[in-house]
Amino acid sequence: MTAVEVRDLRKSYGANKAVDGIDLDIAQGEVFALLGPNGAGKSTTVEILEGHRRRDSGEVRVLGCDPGRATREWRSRLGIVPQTSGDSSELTVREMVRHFAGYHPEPSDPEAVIHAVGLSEKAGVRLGRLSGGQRRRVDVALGIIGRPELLFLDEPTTGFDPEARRRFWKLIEDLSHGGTTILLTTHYLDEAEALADRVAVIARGRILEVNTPGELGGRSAATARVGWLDSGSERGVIETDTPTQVIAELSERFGGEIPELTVTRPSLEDMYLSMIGGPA
Ligand SMILES: Nc1ncnc2c1ncn2[C@@H]1O[C@H](COP(=O)(O)OP(=O)(O)OP(=O)(O)O)[C@@H](O)[C@H]1O
Repeated sequence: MTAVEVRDLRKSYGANKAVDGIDLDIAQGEVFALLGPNGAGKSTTVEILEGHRRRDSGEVRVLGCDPGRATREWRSRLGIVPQTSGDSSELTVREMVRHFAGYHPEPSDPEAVIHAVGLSEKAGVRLGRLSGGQRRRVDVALGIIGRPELLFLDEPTTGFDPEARRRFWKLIEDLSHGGTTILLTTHYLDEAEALADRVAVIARGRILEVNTPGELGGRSAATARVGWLDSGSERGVIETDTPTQVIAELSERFGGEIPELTVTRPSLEDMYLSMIGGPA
């Protein structure tokens, strides 16, 4: 089943075409990432899908319903982690998560969710006393407490330390294995690569390509760079479509191990930057 279906979506702010004819199909259970530079139209698109912003035109179906005619029952099937976190509050982490659990018909256990986002030790601390990254983890907890069928994550790991990001990735993997559909926007290409089944690159309100992270921009077929330490301290580099053969030849030349051998292909970030016309 399709969780999200979008046809020719358009939204302008005055003369600014923020979303300029977008088509999207996201399957149930898929992790899908929207990538694009600042101002590309990602948040506008996501907010329309969440029912938080009106579209000018186009067809949109989210979990079978038009978000422009959202009902309470439909909203309770979504989880939302918006780009900016809510106000600081006098409530503690535990009180806040329990409070949000009360909005949902079948919430998860608040303690389990607090543990899953790595805040067990801070459960009794007021939100205003948390660091930025800890506050962001509360946002994630509030997004998943209702066991959503579809989870929207708008730049979820901004401010996370590396350990918290890895923990978050594991949480997303677990949710995905449990059947949750996830729509993620992120500026971290390693995050998209680690989590997403497919990514869409958006620029100036249009989709440039939808593909798997490994295939984006013809990445899997891109030329490889074989590097090694040559005699003395010179580094040798060969660009080739047949790296295995090059390595076999080098190995013969060195009589076994090739010093400081590396084989690289363009990263997802390289592909992304060349698509949006950024630094090569
Ligand atoms: N409420 C608004 N009123 C007027 N213009 C807006 C509004 N919200 C967004 N825009 C404009 O629409 C365009 C798309 O913005 P949007 O927030 O969707 O981009 P984004 O891809 O999410 O960017 P970022 O990566 O910075 O979050 C931008 O040019 C922005 O200035």
